[in-house]
Amino acid sequence: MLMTIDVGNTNITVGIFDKQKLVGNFRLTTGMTRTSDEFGTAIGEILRYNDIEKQDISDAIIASVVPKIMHSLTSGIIKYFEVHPILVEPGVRTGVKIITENPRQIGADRIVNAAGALGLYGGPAIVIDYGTATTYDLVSAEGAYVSGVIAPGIRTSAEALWSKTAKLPEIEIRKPEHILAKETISSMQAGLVYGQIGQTEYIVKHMIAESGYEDIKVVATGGLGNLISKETDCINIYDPELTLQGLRLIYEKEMKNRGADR
Ligand SMILES: Nc1ncnc2c1ncn2[C@@H]1O[C@H](COP(=O)(O)OP(=O)(O)OP(=O)(O)O)[C@@H](O)[C@H]1O
Ligand SMILES: CC(C)(CO)[C@@H](O)C(=O)NCCC(=O)O
Ligand SMILES: [K+]
Repeated sequence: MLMTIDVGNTNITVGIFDKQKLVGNFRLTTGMTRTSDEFGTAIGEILRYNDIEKQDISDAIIASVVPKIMHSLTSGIIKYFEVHPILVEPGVRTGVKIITENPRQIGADRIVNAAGALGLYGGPAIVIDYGTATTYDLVSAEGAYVSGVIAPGIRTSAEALWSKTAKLPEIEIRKPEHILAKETISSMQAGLVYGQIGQTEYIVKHMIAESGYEDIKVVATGGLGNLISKETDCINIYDPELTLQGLRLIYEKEMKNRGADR
């Protein structure tokens, strides 16, 4: 089985694939400092709890936007699973042609999302990832990564709100019953959720207008993407597996290429 790992700024998401099917999906907190042994055993533990033995893992691929944990993570995977993970970095043939000013600067997660959207749904597409940041990426009809928008994630905005103020409490992020809120918590929920819905609709509208595409798919992923997708017609597809599926597709492409190179 293939292990796919998406290292984000908040969560490390681990996917286990049996061929094209995602059979396991687990999360670790990114913020915690871990040694290679801690990574290896933590992931091994979670897998075992889900009846997956470490010998079942034959391959691994990692995309990370948090460089500082990569040494321990990859060492842990090598030591405990005895596989050498492929890292999504310049040189890996992702199938996505990047036509921005500085291709190396784009987060690996966004390239993986683009690969996932192209492989599963086809271009042109706008991919929205509601993570620590909310990212909007434009993929052309020809399969190129053209441009992207980066905004604060909903939870990031929420945390700024309650940590920068004396009287605003930490709250659950959900849509309040009414936008005409009558107490603090619902007022904050209204601002955060309606704000994100409005941002999504406005940014998508302008990206589509500037791109010139008349027919374009909008695909969303990420934890809070479900909440936002339900509230707006501008998102066509919500796919919580998009990043992990994108990693699988890149893995398959890369293995095919390596085979062809030999
Ligand atoms: N139902 C929920 N209620 C409140 N917060 C949530 C919920 N689901 C996800 N979140 C939070 O929303 C943020 C985005 O979630 P998601 O899991 O997609 O991204 P992430 O993997 O944490 O982001 P990254 O990939 O940047 O690490 C995270 O900070 C997560 O803790
Ligand atoms: C924007 C985030 C934080 C989203 O995870 C990540 O993709 C990242 O750190 N990117 C680097 C900058 C860029 O993508 O242009
Ligand atoms: K993640």
